[in-house]
Amino acid sequence: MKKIAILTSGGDSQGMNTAIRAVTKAAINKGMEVYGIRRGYKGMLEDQIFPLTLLDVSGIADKGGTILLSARLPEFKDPEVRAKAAANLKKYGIDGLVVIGGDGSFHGAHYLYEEHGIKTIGIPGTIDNDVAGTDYTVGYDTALNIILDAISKLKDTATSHERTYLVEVMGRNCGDLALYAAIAGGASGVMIPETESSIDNIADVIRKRRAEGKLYDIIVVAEGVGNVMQIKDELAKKVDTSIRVTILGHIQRGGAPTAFDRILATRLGVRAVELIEEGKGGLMVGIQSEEVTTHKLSYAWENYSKTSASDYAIANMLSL
Ligand SMILES: Nc1ncnc2c1ncn2[C@@H]1O[C@H](COP(=O)(O)OP(=O)(O)O)[C@@H](O)[C@H]1O
Ligand SMILES: O=P(O)(O)OC[C@H]1O[C@](O)(COP(=O)(O)O)[C@@H](O)[C@@H]1O
Ligand SMILES: [Mg+2]
Repeated sequence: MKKIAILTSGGDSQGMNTAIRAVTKAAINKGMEVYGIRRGYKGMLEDQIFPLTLLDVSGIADKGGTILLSARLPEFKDPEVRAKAAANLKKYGIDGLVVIGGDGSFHGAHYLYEEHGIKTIGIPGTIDNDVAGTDYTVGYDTALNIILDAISKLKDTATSHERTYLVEVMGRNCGDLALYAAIAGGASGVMIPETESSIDNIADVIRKRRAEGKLYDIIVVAEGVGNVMQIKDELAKKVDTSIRVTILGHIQRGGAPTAFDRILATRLGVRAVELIEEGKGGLMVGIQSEEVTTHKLSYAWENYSKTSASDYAIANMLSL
């Protein structure tokens, strides 16, 4: 009988629980024995490994966070640390490992396969959408919708006080959350790390908007661009509107996953189990043009080059 384990690693994202449920149910359905690992690679190293049952994953498809808990273990970059963690899995006779996490977690899964032959399959789970080989990561859609809800609320108060709001959103070095929140939220400007932004341009747009009689401005700033307070100070030198900063922070990582994220997590979870059943490892699953696809884990970072130049142009064109 095949034995597989599941862990969640890095920043949690909405839909991780949905993926855990899908993997567990699919694997049990195929006659596999399933183990959960608490606290990501840290728990793998510290032997926090336990049998996962159908009851454990019952009723969690709509819950944010991760029942397996998540952690970051920088020491996992050390091959000796990985060897100790891999030995723990082998102790239980576990040969397949589903890693739900982002680009960092996929590095760890890649090395476990290359160095120790553990059949790792990565499911992209991060709000950042910074993984190549998938159009969307699990959690991104939910985080995007949280940002849109926040922008709507900020528009109300911004209008009442005729203010300019700088809204900082997460994403590490990826501007997807900011760019698509700006487009869907009808923002007056966006700053992303992939494209050089000019405060002068933003100031220009604000002045034009005000000249047209518009009463508010919402500028979405990706965290990867830099310090939003400094951006505020620079902007304040160029416009005479009252400026406020809202940093959305970890609110973006919580709450119930959207239908999109639940369906995505479920499809990817089931495919991950099928791949292990086929004896495959060192792979990631993703969604590309509506189809579930597989790539080598290293594809996730080696091919990462989301430029989104045309969508950036659209966001700017509609900012006035
Ligand atoms: N280069 C690497 N080699 C091995 N393990 C890594 C590497 N980078 C990250 N990891 C592991 O993956 C964990 C999660 O990575 P992180 O970048 O924080 O989140 P995410 O997986 O969501 O991108 C790290 O704490 C570490 O344990
Ligand atoms: O939760 P922390 O440690 O404050 O980390 C915040 C970071 O985690 C994220 O929410 C998710 O990033 P990862 O998926 O790479 O862990 C980033 O958007 C953000 O920069
Ligand atoms: Mg990441």
